[in-house]
Amino acid sequence: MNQSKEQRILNFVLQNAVRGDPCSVLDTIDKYCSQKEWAMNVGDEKGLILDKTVEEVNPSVALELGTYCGYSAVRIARLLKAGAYLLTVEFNPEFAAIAKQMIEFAGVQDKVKLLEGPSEEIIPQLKKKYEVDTLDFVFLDHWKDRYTPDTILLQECNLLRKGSVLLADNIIFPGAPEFLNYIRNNPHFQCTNYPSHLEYMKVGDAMEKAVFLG
Ligand SMILES: O=C(NCCCCc1cc2ccncc2s1)c1cc(-c2ccc(F)cc2)cc(O)c1O
Ligand SMILES: [Mg+2]
Repeated sequence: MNQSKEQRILNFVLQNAVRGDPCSVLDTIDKYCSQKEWAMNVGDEKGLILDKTVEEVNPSVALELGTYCGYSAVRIARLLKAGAYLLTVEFNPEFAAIAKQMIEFAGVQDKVKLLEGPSEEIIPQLKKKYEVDTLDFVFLDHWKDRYTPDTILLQECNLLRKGSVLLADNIIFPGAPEFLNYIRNNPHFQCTNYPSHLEYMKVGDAMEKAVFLG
């Protein structure tokens, strides 16, 4: 049975990156996906916007929706302070298995909890089953038509507090027009747009930051 693209990305990391060095894992994935096979990691350019936002928020508890191969989970976890952690949600079991190995190779496994399942099932479990009080930071990078319903669900489950920061990928490409309309017209959120490019391509993309005002 020939390998998946995601398995090829992981193997390239296992053979070329430095175990326990998150930056070398990120650089190696970016090298593979820009030179050999494109993949939907947030990438190096939008990754810098993610880095700056995580450093600014300095979250104790972070949530990521859409783990994929674990690139952004490693990217976020490497910046977390002692005792802080990231919950990352992936519904595709193959992707989750790859991400688990990627996260462990990078050495950030103690800061990352990988949850398998659809976001609409996991989000309502965060308080009781995963002992979350509120979320300081949420990275939305899953199905673009789930950004709005899941943002509503986070509010309904009282998982956001005044100052919680949402950062959404792919605002332009593939695009999340319904989310953009929802969040920019919602008086409970203060939005900022960060123009960039689609990972590894010259195509325009953007990220949207939305601060919950309570
Ligand atoms: O679909 C994208 N990302 C979501 C994958 C869906 C994974 C999910 C995770 C999860 C967890 C929990 N519940 C439900 C779900 S669904 C995505 C696609 C492109 C792209 C860009 C140009 C193309 F030509 C083709 C694709 C670029 C990106 O940066 C992306 O993030
Ligand atoms: Mg994305």
